[in-house]
Amino acid sequence: MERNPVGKLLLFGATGDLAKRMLLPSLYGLHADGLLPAGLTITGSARSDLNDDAFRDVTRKALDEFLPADRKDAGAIDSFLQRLQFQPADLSDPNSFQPLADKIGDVSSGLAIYLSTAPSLFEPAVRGLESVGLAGDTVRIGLEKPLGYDLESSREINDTVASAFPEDRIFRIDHYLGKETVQNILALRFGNSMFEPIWNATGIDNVQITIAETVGLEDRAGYYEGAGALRDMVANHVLQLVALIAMEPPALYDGTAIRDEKAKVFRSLRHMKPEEVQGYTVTGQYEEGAVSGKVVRGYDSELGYDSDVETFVAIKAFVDNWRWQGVPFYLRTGKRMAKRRSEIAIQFKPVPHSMFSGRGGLLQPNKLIIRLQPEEYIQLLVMTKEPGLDREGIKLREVPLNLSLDAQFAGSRRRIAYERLLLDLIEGDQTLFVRRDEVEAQWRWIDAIRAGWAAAQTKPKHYAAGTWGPAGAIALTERDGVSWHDD
Ligand SMILES: NC(=O)C1=CN([C@@H]2O[C@H](COP(=O)(O)OP(=O)(O)OC[C@H]3O[C@@H](n4cnc5c(N)ncnc54)[C@H](OP(=O)(O)O)[C@@H]3O)[C@@H](O)[C@H]2O)C=CC1
Ligand SMILES: O=C1O[C@H](COP(=O)(O)O)[C@@H](O)[C@H](O)[C@H]1O
Repeated sequence: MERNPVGKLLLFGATGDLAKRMLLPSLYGLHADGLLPAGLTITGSARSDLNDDAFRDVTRKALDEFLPADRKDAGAIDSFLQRLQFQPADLSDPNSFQPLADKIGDVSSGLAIYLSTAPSLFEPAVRGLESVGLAGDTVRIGLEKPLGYDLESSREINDTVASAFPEDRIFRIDHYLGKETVQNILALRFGNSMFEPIWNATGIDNVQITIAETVGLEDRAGYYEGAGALRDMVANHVLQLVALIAMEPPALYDGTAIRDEKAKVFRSLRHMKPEEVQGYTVTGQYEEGAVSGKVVRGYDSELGYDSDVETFVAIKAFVDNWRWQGVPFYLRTGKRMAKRRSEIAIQFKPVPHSMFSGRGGLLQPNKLIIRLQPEEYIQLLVMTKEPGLDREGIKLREVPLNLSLDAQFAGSRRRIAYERLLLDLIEGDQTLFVRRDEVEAQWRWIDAIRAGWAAAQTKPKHYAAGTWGPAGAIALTERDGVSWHDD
């Protein structure tokens, strides 16, 4: 695809947690590797009354705190800071925008805007930008999640942004799409011929997707209480993984072809009727327990009041199309779980007849494990014969065929997902950004689940921090004769 880099970047929320931990270190990483356009200037903005030098100090501290030691290069940091300037602006105050436009100056070389702020500020931001000429043909806009909290609110956000920016200049961020191993799903599926013939309901028994975190609330109570695990993680990251696993082969590696296929998957997700939701979903909330040997408080205790917000959710989902008819997609995500792990486990159908029955122990169905983090690997679990003379019968054992991406690509640096996404925003490549129809189809499916919970007045079951969630999550798969891939 033709790349069309902008000459200026405007970062709203530049003093926030995400900017300090991810966005500024990512921009620095691109700068240090010579990947940013030579003259690109970066204007930070927030309400804080900082001048350029004070913002450079804030950034220097953030880089010091959040960059790995081997990435800190004093010369590169100094030259990166020279790209930065700052303009205070309250997005809810229409008078803030003219000084901002004055500070940024001419945008004919192109401007990329990144809104790393609460979505309630998207509307005044768009209106204000438009009023001072910062929404014209040379300007593109990146939006951080959450893109609403249900279909209606996401439509409102999308309508507002669409009133000033056409879809081909809107970049909706889902940082999972910036992860190397997530992009590797496309390479694995469509760069190899061996999987496609069995990548369907004939060859696959079930798909399991787990995003387990060991962290808890992390000072984000205000946001998380209005979200919960379903909206925080499933509505975006988990469903994007479902789409990459379930999608039909796109004709081209480009934004339109890939997003067309993902959108078809979202539209094919089977909507749950309110009375079905109890049987297909399990919710949980962590209470006191031990994570990695350390005792941690429960969610209510962290909050300081009793809450019914779920910090864990497990779902049995179906993609209703020819390829996936009858194949359950078991999805789960939670905070304060036993281990940090993002993983996709694809369990193939068992052999139709075992010639080893009664002699070699149980045959395990083959599994393909795609570990996204913290390690990065792809494993195919296959049955093999144990060495020996087999005088008491042949013995089989499940062993992994192992592709360690960490080891194979040991020489190449693992980038923060935001490095890739920021570079694509700056260069105008939408492939790894989420299109409006995807977001709205995702919310439609999520809303049906929430309607079922509301109708049944569902309350999350407690689980001890440091476990794999409430017992019901295990029952969700076990009653189909399936076990979560948990080792
Ligand atoms: N932190 C994370 O790990 C993740 C965050 N996100 C999302 O990214 C966005 C930013 O998150 P995060 O950095 O954590 O939030 P923070 O609360 O840490 O930062 C918010 C930023 O917005 C600025 N801000 C707040 N109100 C206004 C206003 N009225 N006008 C202009 N600027 C304003 C704040 O600066 P000031 O107070 O000086 O105005 C600050 O720079 C949120 O939508 C969040 O949901 C998404 C994924 C992960
Ligand atoms: O978007 C979010 O993602 C993080 C998890 O991201 P990861 O890259 O560390 O897997 C999650 O902690 C947060 O609650 C959510 O808003």
